[in-house]
Amino acid sequence: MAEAEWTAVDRYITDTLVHPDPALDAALRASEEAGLPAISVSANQGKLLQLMARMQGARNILEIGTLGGYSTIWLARALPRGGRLITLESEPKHAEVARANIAHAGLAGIVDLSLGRALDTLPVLEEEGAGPFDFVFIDADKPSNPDYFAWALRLSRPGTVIVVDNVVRAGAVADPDSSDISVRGVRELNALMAAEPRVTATAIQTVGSKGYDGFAVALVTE
Ligand SMILES: C[S@@+](CC[C@H](N)C(=O)[O-])C[C@H]1O[C@@H](n2cnc3c(N)ncnc32)[C@H](O)[C@@H]1O
Ligand SMILES: [Mg+2]
Repeated sequence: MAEAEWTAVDRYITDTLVHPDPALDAALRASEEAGLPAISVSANQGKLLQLMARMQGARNILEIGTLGGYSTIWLARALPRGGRLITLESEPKHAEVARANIAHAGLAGIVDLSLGRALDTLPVLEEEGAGPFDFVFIDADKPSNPDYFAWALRLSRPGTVIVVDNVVRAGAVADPDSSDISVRGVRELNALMAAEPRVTATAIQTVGSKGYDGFAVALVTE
């Protein structure tokens, strides 16, 4: 029952405040038709990411976990002229669908999709001199969250915003004895953020069409 209500409210919010974007709708349709899992951010969450990137004045964005490029398109649409977004994806099929969706959205010229396991491609990015990034969105395999956070920090500057998705996991994050490797990844991430003197962070619980979850936000301060 609660889920139906959360979904109805998400629909109301989206219908009221999130203007339809044919390219984003087409990206969701193409992802579904290609059999990709329906685990992208929701429309109102995508818009929140876009607003955060705009509020921050981001010109250079890193995304870890592309899927079909839905959040990628939201974030790339936040960029000013000359801005760039690099997104990392390990599944060739996801990357193929995402590339087509990004091109269809007219963003192929500003988005680079790097295919491979992020922990392999991040060092390459660093070697190539990518970054510092103004905004980092972490939304890939959750057990690697601590490593992704460490990489985000490494590729950051004072003022960088790091957002990590799916950090509440239907409430399981509060269980210190959880054996779920994703929950453990999130708890380890939170411990790292808490202990890291170079960032200040919080996390927010959310409900909606994607269930009960949440996101963490960290600001790099030095
Ligand atoms: C939750 S989905 C991303 C959703 C997307 N950010 C959105 O909201 O539209 C997670 C993605 O991370 C990818 N992934 C999983 N492990 C990865 C890894 N080691 N390196 C890069 N991508 C990975 C998965 O294949 C999947 O496409
Ligand atoms: Mg997510």
